Amino acid sequence: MSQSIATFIESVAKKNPNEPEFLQAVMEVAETVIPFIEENKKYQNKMLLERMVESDRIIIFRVVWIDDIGKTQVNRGYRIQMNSAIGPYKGGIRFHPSVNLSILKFLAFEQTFKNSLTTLPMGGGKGGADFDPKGKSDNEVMRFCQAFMTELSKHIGSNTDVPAGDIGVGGREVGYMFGQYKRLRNEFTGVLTGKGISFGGSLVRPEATGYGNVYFANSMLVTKGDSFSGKTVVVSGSGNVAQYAVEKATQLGGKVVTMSDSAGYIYDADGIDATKLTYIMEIKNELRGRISDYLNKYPNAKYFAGKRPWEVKCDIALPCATQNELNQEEAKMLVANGCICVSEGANMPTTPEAVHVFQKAKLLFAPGKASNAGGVATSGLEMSQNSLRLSWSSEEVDERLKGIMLAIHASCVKYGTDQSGYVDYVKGANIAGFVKVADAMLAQGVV
Ligand SMILES: NC(=O)C1=CN([C@@H]2O[C@H](COP(=O)(O)OP(=O)(O)OC[C@H]3O[C@@H](n4cnc5c(N)ncnc54)[C@H](O)[C@@H]3O)[C@@H](O)[C@H]2O)C=CC1
Ligand SMILES: O=C(O)CCC(=O)C(=O)O
Repeated sequence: MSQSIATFIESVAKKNPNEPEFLQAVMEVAETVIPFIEENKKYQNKMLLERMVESDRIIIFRVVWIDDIGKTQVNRGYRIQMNSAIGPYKGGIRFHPSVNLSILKFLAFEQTFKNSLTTLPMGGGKGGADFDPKGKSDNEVMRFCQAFMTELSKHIGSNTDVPAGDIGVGGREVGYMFGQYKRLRNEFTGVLTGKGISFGGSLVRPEATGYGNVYFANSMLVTKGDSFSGKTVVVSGSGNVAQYAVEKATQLGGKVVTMSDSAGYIYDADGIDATKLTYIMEIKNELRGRISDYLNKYPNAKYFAGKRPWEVKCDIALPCATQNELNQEEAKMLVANGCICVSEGANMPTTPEAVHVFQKAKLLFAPGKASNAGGVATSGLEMSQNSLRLSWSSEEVDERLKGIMLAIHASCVKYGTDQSGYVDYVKGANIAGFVKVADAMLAQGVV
C-alpha cells in the first residue's frame, strides 16, 4: 500500500472509530482511486475522496411501536444521506438486527459509486433499523413501518431522497411505508421505489437485481467467448436477489445447485429448476420459513446446517446473501474446484482477502457496485415512470436494464483493463463511479 493510501485510510479510521465495514468499503475504493487521482491533475488537491467519505448528513432516530401482546418496543432508525452530487439520494432500507452505523455507512458509500455507474441521475443513500421482521406478524411489521416512516417522512421526498428495499424490506414493507407517507403528507408521489404495480411500481423491479447480476456475469463470460449454457452455478441466499439470479441463470442454460439462508445451505444435484424455485419463493416470501424446508418436498436434496455453499464444485458463483459471506479460505476452495466467474449479487459479500485470491487467479470477478446495480437502476426507471405518470411494459424495462448492465460492463472494461488485457472490474467500477461524481462535485464548487 502506498504512503498516500495509508495516510488517507489512517485519517478515515481515526474519524470513524469502530466502523469496520465502512472502513473496508472505503479502503477498497481508495486502493484504486487514489492512484488514479495521482495520475490526473484535474482531480488533485480538491479533497474529493476526503469529501466523499463524509456523509452530507446522517439522521438517527427512535422508532417506538406496540407489539401484538401490547408491549412497547423501541428500535433505532437511520438514514444516511451520503452524496447528492449527481441526483437525489437513492438507496435501500434494511431491517435486520445487525443494522448499525458502520454497516449503513458502508452501504451508502458503495451506493454513491454504484448509482453513478448506472448512467442515471441518482445520488447515494441508505437507511434502515435494527428491527428483525423474522417471527413478527403482518400487523407488527405494519406498525413498525408506520412508526419508522413517521420520522423518516420529514427527511425524504421524490426530489430529495427516494428509499427502496434491501434485506428484510420487500414489497410488503415498501407498501406499508408508502401508505404512511401518503397519509402524513397527503401527497401521492414517487417517494419510494419497489412499490406495488397497482400504485406506481415498475414491472421488473423485483427481478432486476438478480437478473442484472446474471446479465453482468454473462457479459464477463462473453469476453472469454463463453456463456451460462451448461455451467454449474452456486448461489448463496434465498431472498429477493438470490431468487431472481437463480431464475435468470437457469433461463440462460445454467444448472443452479445451491441456495442458502443464515442457518445453512441446500444442495440439489439435479438443479433448482423453475418449479423448484417456485416452491422456494413460497417458503421464503409467503410462509417466511427456512431454506431447509425445501427438503420437505424434494427429499433427494441435501441440507448442510451452519455451512456456506462455497465448498460445492461449480463453474460460476453468485454470492447473493450479505456482506463478508465469502472468505479467503472459501475463495481458495472455489479456485481449486475450477470456478471461472464470481459475480456479486449482494453488497460486499467477498472479503478483501478473498477478492485478492480471485484476482491473483485471474478469475472473472465482479464487485457488487457494478454487478448488482440493476436493482437501483430499475428503481431509477421507476422514478422516471412516476415522473412521466406512465408505466412501461416488462419488455421495455428489461431491455433498458440489459442496456444499462452492458454500459456498466463497458465502463469497467474502459477503466479496469491492464496491459496484459486482464480486466480488474473492481478498479474499473471504482474509477468509473468516481469520475462522474467527482466531475459533478468540481462543477458545483466547494460544497
Ligand atoms: N433488493 C435489492 O434490490 C438489492 C439488494 N442488494 C443486496 O443483496 C443482498 C440480499 O438482499 P435481498 O435479497 O434484497 O434481501 P432479502 O431480505 O430478500 O434476502 C436476504 C438473504 O440473505 C440471507 N441472509 C441474511 N443474513 C445472512 C447471514 N448473516 N448469513 C447468511 N445469509 C444471510 C437471508 O436468509 C436471505 O436469504 C444484500 O447484500 C443487499 O444489500 C443489492 C442491490 C439491490
Ligand atoms: O433500488 C434502490 O433504490 C435500492 C437498491 C439498493 O439498496 C442497493 O443497490 O443496494
